[in-house]
Amino acid sequence: MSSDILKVLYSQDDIHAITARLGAELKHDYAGKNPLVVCILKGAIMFMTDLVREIDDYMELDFMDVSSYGDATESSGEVKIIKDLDASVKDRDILIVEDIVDTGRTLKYLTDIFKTRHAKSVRICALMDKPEGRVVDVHADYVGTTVPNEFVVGYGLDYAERYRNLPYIGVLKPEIYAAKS
Ligand SMILES: O=P(O)(O)OC[C@H]1O[C@H](OP(=O)(O)OP(=O)(O)O)[C@H](O)[C@@H]1O
Ligand code: HPA
Ligand SMILES: [Mg+2]
Repeated sequence: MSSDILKVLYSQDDIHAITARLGAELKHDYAGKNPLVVCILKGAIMFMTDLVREIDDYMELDFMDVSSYGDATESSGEVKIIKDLDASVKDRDILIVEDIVDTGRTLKYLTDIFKTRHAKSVRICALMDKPEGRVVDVHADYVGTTVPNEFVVGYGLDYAERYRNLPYIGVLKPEIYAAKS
């Protein structure tokens, strides 16, 4: 499986340095707030579990499963809720944890929903921001790193449901896409 990778963009050490930096910032900004930290499945699973272990303070965790990519590298444009939150967001400080902001559609959809549900505040923490992919106007309050306009996989991110279990983030060899089409 790792032989399908053309280049590694972020190693395990790089990712750890990012989660440690973001964790320190969030610990400071959310002190005393008991935020509801919302992991957006499936892509953000690895990032969320590493990030929250860098924050020594009270918080609640919840999970929402939304999807818009299916097996493709291009967003379908339609965001679907597959699993909603268990907790109520009303009057809570919500921290959305995402793996990547690409077109921005997923996060626009989620922030709009949480505001309609009367969250007290909604902020976004994204491991990666891909500004060149943006179709709708969304910005993440906390960003791990900015990535070039390439399809990235690993550390939770998939191509056709594969590669989520790679411990690093990289770019696939072109022949992997060719084999699928
Ligand atoms: O900014 P966008 O263009 O909306 O793209 C970002 C979203 O797309 C991916 O999820 P996907 O819908 O593929 O589901 P998954 O997390 O289960 O892989 C990724 O995990 C983000 O949630
Ligand atoms: N990789 C994997 N999933 C994604 C990406 C990406 O670059 N952008 C949006 N979803
Ligand atoms: Mg995906």
